[in-house]
This record gives sequence, structure tokens and C-alpha cells, in this order.
Amino acid sequence: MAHTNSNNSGQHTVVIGAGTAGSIVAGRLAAAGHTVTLLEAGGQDTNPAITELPRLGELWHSAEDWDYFTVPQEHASGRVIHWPRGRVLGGSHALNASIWVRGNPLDYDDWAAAGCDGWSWSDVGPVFEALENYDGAASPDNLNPRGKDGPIPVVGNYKRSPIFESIIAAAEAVGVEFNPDYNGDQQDGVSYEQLTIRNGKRCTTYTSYVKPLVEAGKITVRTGAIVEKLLIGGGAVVGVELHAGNNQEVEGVESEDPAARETGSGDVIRADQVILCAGALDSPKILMRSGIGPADHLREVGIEPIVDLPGVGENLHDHLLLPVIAEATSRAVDHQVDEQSISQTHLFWRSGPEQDRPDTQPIHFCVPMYDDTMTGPANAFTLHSGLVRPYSRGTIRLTGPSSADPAEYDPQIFADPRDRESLRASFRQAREMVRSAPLAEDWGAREVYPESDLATEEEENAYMDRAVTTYHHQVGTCRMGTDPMAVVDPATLKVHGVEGLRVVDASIMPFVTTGNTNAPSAMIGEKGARMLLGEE
Ligand SMILES: Cc1cc2nc3c(=O)[nH]c(=O)nc-3n(C[C@H](O)[C@H](O)[C@H](O)COP(=O)(O)OP(=O)(O)OC[C@H]3O[C@@H](n4cnc5c(N)ncnc54)[C@H](O)[C@@H]3O)c2cc1C
Repeated sequence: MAHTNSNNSGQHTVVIGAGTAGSIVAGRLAAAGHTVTLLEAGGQDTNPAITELPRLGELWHSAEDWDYFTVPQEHASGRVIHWPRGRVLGGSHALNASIWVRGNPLDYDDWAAAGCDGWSWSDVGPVFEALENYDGAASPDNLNPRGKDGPIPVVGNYKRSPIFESIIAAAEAVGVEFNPDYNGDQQDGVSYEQLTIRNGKRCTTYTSYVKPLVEAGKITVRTGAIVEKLLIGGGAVVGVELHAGNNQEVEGVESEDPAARETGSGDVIRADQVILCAGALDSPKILMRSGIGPADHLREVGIEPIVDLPGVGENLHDHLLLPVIAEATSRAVDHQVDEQSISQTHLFWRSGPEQDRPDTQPIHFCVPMYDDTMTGPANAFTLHSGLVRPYSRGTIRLTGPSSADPAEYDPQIFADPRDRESLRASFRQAREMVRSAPLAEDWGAREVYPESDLATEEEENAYMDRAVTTYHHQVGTCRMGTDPMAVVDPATLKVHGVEGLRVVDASIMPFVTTGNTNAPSAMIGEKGARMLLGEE
């Protein structure tokens, strides 16, 4: 971890949310001698299913999951989709599949072109490098160097389950080349995933950046601390107010949760500055509950607007997955692979020649990912087709003024028909892989889902509507920019119109990156810390 001497001048910084980005911001400030209080709604990260990666499915609907659900999706047969999000020290990094993907350099050049100076690939590439402790070889051409000395372990060298070798051969059989490092000079191709693990166990940014400081008494961390709202006075943030009363009233908190046991104190915590890192679903809700957001909407739900920022809660978007599940009829699939991940390969692929970068990122699991409506044999595996350049945009809206009022999450899945077509191409490719020799002949692979041939586009559409799900990469709801719909200033991450308040998490992305969003969220955390410490 980089330690920086900077002038602390007795200021108190409150960081809201001990997730991917918040842990980096809080840890970096505290390591530099600042007085920091880190507030986390969830509890301690002691559930063994957090560190043992193959058990990550146990965390869904658990005390560590906010357990959010979308509103019925108009363009996907009215389905309601579960959105797990981390509510625990470590945030969503404690629940995720641990995959480390920087994204495509063009993603960040697009951010810069959209008015976010300082966020182009040439700006953020070195930040990724500083974060990483990568165990693989450097990129052959060294255009995008990999980091070797950073605080985040990025591991490509782990025990493989044999099915993944055959999945790579199946991808090659349908024309996708093997790529040894998708975080290096080229993203396209089929690859082994790089994981944020240390000695085979999950390692979150909380573990790397904050835990050692807690042990050294250099930071205050409060768990079960659900921030109700920010306190604003004279155009500046002056503190935060915690939920008062029974924490079980709060959306998503169940009686057995650690957060529920710590009854909301209603404490007011004074702060000279507040860094909001509650993630793409909660940061906009906290802003809106505090009177910062679209004024008309706030009045509708009984909140007096303080700053009219129409972009808060807009621009919600997500990546999508669609499963192809196959039974292995001639060999046993090793499901637990000791302590290793149940997902070890993915591929980046362009659905058509018009794409300037991959628009699909299928991901593979050595287990059958049956949803609640599906049943089938246990000796099976999943080739999830995946869309990672979505055009559809949705919103997050409140239904009332308090954290007890459930919010409405509406990603507008398939509202833009181009999303369906990219996902269709990825889905057809996954089905072709199941039929290719390395899987069909060597494993006796036979499709379980979809259940039939799907001879027409209508039948394909029906399966897509019935089985499409989230890739867990919601972003964009407090996006950076300088236009009237922007929420934060790209140069400082300060919220437009409020002094002393910044947002530093996945919500600031103007567009989602091409790939999983944990590494980009960590990069945002590190950039935010550098801004606060005067390092850039
Ligand atoms: C199931 C799942 C699998 C995923 N798989 C991957 C993957 O393999 N690779 C990858 O790159 N990405 C993955 N992601 C996405 C990635 O984890 C997120 O993009 C990233 O963690 C977002 O970081 P963040 O800092 O914005 O928010 P988070 O890490 O979600 O942190 C937000 C924190 O704020 C806290 N908080 C929220 N509201 C309040 C409040 N009112 N008061 C106090 N605290 C509050 C939350 O409890 C949480 O700890 C996955 C996500 C999920 C959920």
C-alpha cells in the first residue's frame, strides 16, 4: 500500500461503505494519517463462505446480501430479477466471483471523450498497474504493463478443473483464439480468469487496505451503521445521520442479519468531508434521501429538495447473462475443485464486424447454474452467454423518504433491441461450443437448457425472456461529467452543488466497462484517494 505524508490538519473524514472503492479510499487516507471513520451497513466479514470461493452461492439471500430485486421487466416477460449486492465489510467484493478485468482501453477513451478529462486509458492504465500484484508474465509488447508490487493480489496461476481445458478447446473449435492475458495488450480471445485470491482464499480490498489499519488502531470502522442521510448546511455537507430505530425496517435487512441486531442508533456523526462509496444502487438513494436529486421526484416522495440534480438515479445499466447448461454424460465434472473457483474461464468476442471492441463476454462455470424455475442433473456445467456493451438505460427511484421505503430498480432490460441481438449471437456461440468435439465427444455434453432446439427467433426470444439474468455489474447512477445530467465533477469527484461531498464508487461510471466491474471500481477508489491526498 502506498503511504503518503499529507497535511491532515485535524479534519474528520467520513467514508460511507466498506466495499471495493470505499475500502481503498478509507485505507489510503487513514494510512496517510487522516482521521477517518468508515461506516458500513453490514457486519464483520467472518462468514467462511466469503473466503472459500466455491461457496459463493451460499451468500445469495444471506445476511451479507442486500437482496435487492428489480421491478418487473417490461421487455423480458415482466420478470423480476434478483440483484445480490454485498452488505458486509468488503461490500460486493466479498460476494463476487473474484474475477479481475481492467476493461478495454477504448472504454476509458470514451469516458474522456464524453467530458471526463483525466480518465482516458493513458490516465487510468498506470493506476491499474499500481493496484496489481500480478503473478503472471508481463504483456509481450508491454503496451499495457501489468503491476507486480500493488496491494491487490491478481492470480492467474491456480489449480484448474479439467472441464475448463475442454471449454477452451471448444472455444478454439468455434474460431476463438486463446489469449494468455486479457488484461494485457489484447482483450479478445478465450482466457483463464485472473482472480483476486491469496493462498486460494478470496482477498477483498477491505482485507488488503483496511484490516491492517484496524489492528494498528489507525482507523475507526463501525459496522451495522446504516446511513439514513447526509446533513447539509450552508451548501456544504456537515455530517451524516444513521438510521434510527429498528434496523429491520430498512429495505433488505432481515431479522437474522448482524445489521438488524445492531438497532439503529440514529447517531449524528459530524464530518468535515464525506466520501460516499455505497455503490451504484445505494449512493443515489442516499443522495436522494438527503435532498440531492431530481427535484420533482423528491417532492413526489415527500423529500424537500436541497440541490436539484436531475441525473441522480438515471443512467442505470448492467451487463446480462443467459445460461446454456449442459450435462456431461460420459465423465464426472469436478465441482468443488478443492478451494478453487467454480468459474475459471471466459472469453471476449465481437458479435459482428462493426464492433470496435468485444461486445460479449461469456463466462463458464463447472456447475449447473439452474435458476429457481429449472431442474436437471447435477453432473453438468454452464456456458453463460454474456452481453457487456449494453445500450439500454434505466433508473433508480425512491418510493418514500426513508431507508425503510423500498426503492424501485428498473434497468429496462432489452429496451434497446441491439442488446438482444448481441446476446443472441453470444448464446448461439455457446450452444455451438457445447456441440463441438472437445465437449460433445470428450464429455458427452448434451444440452439441458435450453430444453429444445429453439428453431425460430421467436422461440429464442422466449427463452431469453425467461432465462436472462444479471451479470451483477450495475453502474452509472451518479455519473461523472460536466453536462446538466452529470452528478459529479470528473476532476475532483465532488458532487455538483454541494461542498465537501464526493462520490467514489461504481456509480460514477458514465458507461460500463467491457468486462467485470470490480477492477474498474478499485481503480476509481485509488483515483479518488489520489485526488483527496493531492497526489494528482
Ligand atoms: C454476486 C456478484 C458477483 C460479481 N462478480 C464479479 C466478479 O467476479 N468480478 C468483478 O470484477 N465484478 C464482479 N461483481 C461486481 C463488483 O463486485 C462490483 O462492481 C464492485 O464491488 C462495486 O464496488 P463499489 O465500491 O461500487 O460497491 P460495493 O462493493 O457494493 O460497496 C458498497 C458498500 O456500501 C455499503 N452501503 C450501502 N448502503 C449503505 C448505507 N446506507 N449505509 C452504510 N453503508 C452502506 C454496502 O453494504 C457495501 O459494503 C459482482 C457483484 C456481485 C454482487
